[in-house]
Amino acid sequence: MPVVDIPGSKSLTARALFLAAAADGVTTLVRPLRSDDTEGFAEGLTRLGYRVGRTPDSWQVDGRPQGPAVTEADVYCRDGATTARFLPTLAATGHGTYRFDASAQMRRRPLLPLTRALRDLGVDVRHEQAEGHHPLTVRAAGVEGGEVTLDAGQSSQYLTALLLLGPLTRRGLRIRVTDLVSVPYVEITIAMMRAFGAEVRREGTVFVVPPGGYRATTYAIEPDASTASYFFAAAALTGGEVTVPGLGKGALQGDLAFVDVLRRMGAEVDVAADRITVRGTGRLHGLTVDMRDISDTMPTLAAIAPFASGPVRIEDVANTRVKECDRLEACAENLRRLGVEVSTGPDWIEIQPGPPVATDIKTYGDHRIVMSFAVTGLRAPGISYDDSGCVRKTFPGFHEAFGKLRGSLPVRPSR
Ligand SMILES: O=C(O)C1=C[C@@H](OP(=O)(O)O)[C@@H](O)[C@H](O)C1
Ligand SMILES: C=C(OP(=O)(O)O)C(=O)O
Repeated sequence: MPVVDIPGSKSLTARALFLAAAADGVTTLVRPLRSDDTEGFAEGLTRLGYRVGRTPDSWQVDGRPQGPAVTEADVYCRDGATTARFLPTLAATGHGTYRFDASAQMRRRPLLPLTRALRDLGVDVRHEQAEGHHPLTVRAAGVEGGEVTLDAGQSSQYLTALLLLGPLTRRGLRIRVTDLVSVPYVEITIAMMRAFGAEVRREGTVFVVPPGGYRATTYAIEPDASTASYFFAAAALTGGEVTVPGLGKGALQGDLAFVDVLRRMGAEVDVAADRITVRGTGRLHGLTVDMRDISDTMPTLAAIAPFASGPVRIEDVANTRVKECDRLEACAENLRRLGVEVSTGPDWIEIQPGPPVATDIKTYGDHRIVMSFAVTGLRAPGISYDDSGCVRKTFPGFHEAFGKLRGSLPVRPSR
């Protein structure tokens, strides 16, 4: 009965770092995620003059409600979209000239709706090359606040960035949202802002954030629910059982709803107060599922789909095309390389049942492509990757942890 310790949530760690940096005192983050994304976020804060003290199990951040401690900085955001979208927004609260760049992968990912909203609020944001992409420079002089309209139909991270900014403005923010994906991530943002002493109100499509700043606190980071999806899927696929402690009924992360998908497919799922257990039953039904709220787990489902007894159709996931890669096409391409029949549309993918035959997976440097097809590999031994190291983005120890689990799972197939 394997118990798997999952590292901290990337999304919670990134938000906690922002909130701690903006708070009025010293914040302790307990069990933060240590991975390329979150180390990059912490390094970005350091570049902006914040003090971040790191020990293996906790990070301490000296908050500066007045913004960055330096008047000039050059920040490299690596592959992290939270870093690349939240840090320029934090920098706008200071006084100085701050330049942000990112990896080639992150440079391709959009942020124009956020740029436009910041400009509407009077922030001077200039893109050096393609409009709405990194590299960019923020010439900051604090943010007055007011009302702004935002299209967050491509990424909820634009809205999260503005919500986090709200309490740091002089007059507060009213954010009118015309479209929104990944809603549970906005709920995480609001819950965490409250934990740091701020208020957020929702009036229909308008999010109202009064001024008032953040209070420092001690904040414990939940294990990462998206990371847990590979281990839960492994149990469902093999007829094994996996328990993940630290994630249960009160957890903040929407991606935990992935276990409901596994339940619909035939797995047994037990959600307790502080742990979740998934048990494979030997059954794995096909289904049609809307994953708009939990699209980081789309590749996990796509990777086990060929083993289902009927087609698996995943809908409303257009924005997975602007993640680390075009995930709809990357999943389809790799499933085809595995000999599986797949079709895709603008915002959907449909996978037919059929036994995958091991191949070399084309990862596009996307951690989730590697971790997802590692689950397929439990029933199609011999899968390899053109870049297995890209798991460092969110889980540097993935291969070791998954290898350990593999050894303790039965080989009984589900179908
Ligand atoms: O706010 C966050 O922490 C995240 C929001 C989601 O992005 P989108 O809102 O772009 O879908 C998710 O895919 C990403 O991994 C993390
Ligand atoms: C999309 C992801 O990351 P981000 O947008 O935070 O770079 C992810 O982790 O799957």
